[in-house]
Amino acid sequence: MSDAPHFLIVEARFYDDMADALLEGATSALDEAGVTYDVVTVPGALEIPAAIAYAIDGVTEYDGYVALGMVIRGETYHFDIVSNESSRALMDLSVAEGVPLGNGILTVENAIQAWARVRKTELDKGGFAARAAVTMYHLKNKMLGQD
Ligand SMILES: Nc1c(NC[C@H](O)[C@H](O)[C@H](O)CO)[nH]c(=O)[nH]c1=O
Ligand SMILES: CC(=O)[C@@H](O)COP(=O)(O)O
Repeated sequence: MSDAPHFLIVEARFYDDMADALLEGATSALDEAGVTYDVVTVPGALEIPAAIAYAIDGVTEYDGYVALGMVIRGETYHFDIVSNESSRALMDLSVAEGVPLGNGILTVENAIQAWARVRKTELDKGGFAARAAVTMYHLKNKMLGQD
């Protein structure tokens, strides 16, 4: 039985190519941190918090979570709903459940902004979200006297 932390990555593949890039950044970061992981896919960013809530109550025990998604503004108010509600729900989960969680749901104005933030060679927001979750995992364990 491995003693390595085991995380769950929940990715929304609304934009497949961008999701690939975000996932590569996140998995590379977890590999470098010695963290094992499972990956599950949901239709869009709004479904990510529910998937994490299912996992928290599920049969597999996860030490941390990484949320990955891309929300690009369109013509309607839906951008605000998807952006604000997904991030709010993730914050509520991480605080209420005390789970290490990195939010890699990008909310951007256009594809140019999106691509500049998903690639490992640039801002690598997928990797940053994963590293944030790892950092919070170790901080939690330190505070609980388990690290
Ligand atoms: N427009 C984007 C969405 N919209 C879909 C929602 O996330 C959700 O799947 C739908 O409302 C059904 O519940 N999702 C993204 O991840 N990115 C977008 O740009
Ligand atoms: C973020 C969204 O929901 C967006 O892609 C939807 O586009 P629109 O507002 O033009 O329907």
